Amino acid sequence: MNLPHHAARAAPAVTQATAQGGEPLVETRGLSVKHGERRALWDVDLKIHPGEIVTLVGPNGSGKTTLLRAVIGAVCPDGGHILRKPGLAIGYVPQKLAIDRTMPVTVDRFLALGGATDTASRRAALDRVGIPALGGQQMATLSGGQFQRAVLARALLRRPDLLVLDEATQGLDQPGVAAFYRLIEDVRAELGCAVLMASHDLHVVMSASDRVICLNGHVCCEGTPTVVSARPEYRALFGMGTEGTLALYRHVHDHRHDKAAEPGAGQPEPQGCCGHDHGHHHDHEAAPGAAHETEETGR
Ligand SMILES: Nc1ncnc2c1ncn2[C@@H]1O[C@H](COP(=O)(O)OP(=O)(O)OP(=O)(O)O)[C@@H](O)[C@H]1O
Repeated sequence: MNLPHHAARAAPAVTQATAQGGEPLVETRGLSVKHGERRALWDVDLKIHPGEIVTLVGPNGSGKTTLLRAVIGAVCPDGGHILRKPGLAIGYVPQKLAIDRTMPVTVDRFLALGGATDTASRRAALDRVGIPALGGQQMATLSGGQFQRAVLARALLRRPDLLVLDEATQGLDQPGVAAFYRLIEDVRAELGCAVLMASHDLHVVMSASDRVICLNGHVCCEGTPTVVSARPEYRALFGMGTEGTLALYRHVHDHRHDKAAEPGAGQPEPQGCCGHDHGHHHDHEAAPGAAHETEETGR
């Protein structure tokens, strides 16, 4: 791939040990974010080290997008700190990218509009993400998977130290999801960038991440996929299906927490809960297409 500055970087053999070493690229300390009166995040401590793949998992409304947008600087903290390594380059693949379908924009033009003036680099980026022949095609005519690859190519052209992806595989079928995550792993291995992503694709996430952070307004638990998937907080959020299979469950509360001792007391709470021994019944509803995925935590 002919992405000049990255090409010069040695592809690191990222292991848990190396990934945890050195100065973090980004660190949040006691981060809290409010949307209006509603507290979306509180007390979030997070460190992203060079070369590691970190995945945020959590129910709908648990603050994943808010945290990612705070990390890239698109959302202002209401409390706490965000520290970024000086000169940090971030590539961002948003959850939804609205493109006016009536506006004719080729893939190549889309990349150029993102600031990539060099034709050879744009070609190399499309090559890297597996759509080398689509430069002249209209963005509006791309499939979901091709579209996300084009958006990824644009993010890579920023030569990121940190690639931030927000549910980038939404709308893709299972083979498309798996292929996209394989691509992310290849990109990380080749370019040496760290990856911070939010995802609902637990099956793939658990096999493709160095570290998983289980979020529900605050950090419920974190660690390697193997460690996190065994934690009661994680299981309270995502549940265990029959025969040891992992299912993505949506928590529906039929009770109120004792919020007196919690941050954000008196405010509407995110769906789901963790880190508390509730001793009550939850109504679980399997998310569409995600039920009974085989647990696969080994790397
Ligand atoms: N711009 C906004 N204005 C008001 N409230 C918002 C805004 N953005 C998010 N929220 C609220 O903040 C909370 C966290 O939202 P966020 O999108 O970060 O969660 P999420 O975990 O990414 O959800 P999902 O998995 O559904 O994408 C939700 O309750 C949401 O309704």
